[in-house]
Amino acid sequence: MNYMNILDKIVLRKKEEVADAKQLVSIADLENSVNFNRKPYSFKDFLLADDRNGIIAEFKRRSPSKGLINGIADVAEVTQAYNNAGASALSVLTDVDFFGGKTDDILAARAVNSIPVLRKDFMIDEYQILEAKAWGADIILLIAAILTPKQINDFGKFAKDLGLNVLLEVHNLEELERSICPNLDAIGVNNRNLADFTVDIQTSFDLVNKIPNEFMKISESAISNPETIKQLKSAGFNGFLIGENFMKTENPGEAIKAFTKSI
Ligand SMILES: O=P(O)(O)OC[C@@H](O)[C@@H](O)c1c[nH]c2ccccc12
Repeated sequence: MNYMNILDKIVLRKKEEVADAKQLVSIADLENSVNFNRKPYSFKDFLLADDRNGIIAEFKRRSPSKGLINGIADVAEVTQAYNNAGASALSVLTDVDFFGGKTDDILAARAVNSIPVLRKDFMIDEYQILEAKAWGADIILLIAAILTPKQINDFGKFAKDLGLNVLLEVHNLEELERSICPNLDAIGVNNRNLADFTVDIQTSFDLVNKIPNEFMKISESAISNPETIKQLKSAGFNGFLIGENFMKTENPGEAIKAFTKSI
């Protein structure tokens, strides 16, 4: 079969990217970097904090579904504005080829913020988890659609042993049921189907009660209306991952400020 969906393409390229990175930076180098021994923030504490609003605000320059979203925004400036607006955490895309990320983006966000930072990427190798720790991230993402249950369990354990928080992303009930394991802190329902880019916020409402209450519950993608946050909250969600709605504007910091006034 010739047809390959975008997720397959991303993973194929990711394997090359990780192989190249391993050539350039050894595991010993990662373990010796300044941020490696810092104690990550608790994702849960910041999601539940009274003075934080549950938003996980994302820095995203481009995406395969939307193309260029913002080519000029500065990562330190925007993440600080997100933080000042009361975001519970920051999500920083580090995928280079499909999302326009730079590995330095995590370092830059880390240097100027004292709230959790999520390394947003397609994790397929323990090496990437060590990178996340070395760059100063607090949370890693595991995407059920590209990992076996065993990989999710093993990567989750590896990350938790490093003190990192683990966010599992699912898109349907089958992924949720097969992927759930104890080595997770939060479960995110992606309203966007990464294989074909269709979005439907109903996915979150359909799955929220299937997520065991021991995990933080996050709704991800396609959120553009403060009313939606209220509905997701009353349905049981603790966190709301929002990128494009802020990044597509000229001033993402102002956009989040205006948005949070009405939630
Ligand atoms: O820009 P949006 O529609 O607000 O979505 C943010 C975030 O949920 C989305 O970027 C995302 C969710 N899961 C991912 C996995 C990889 C890359 C990106 C993503």
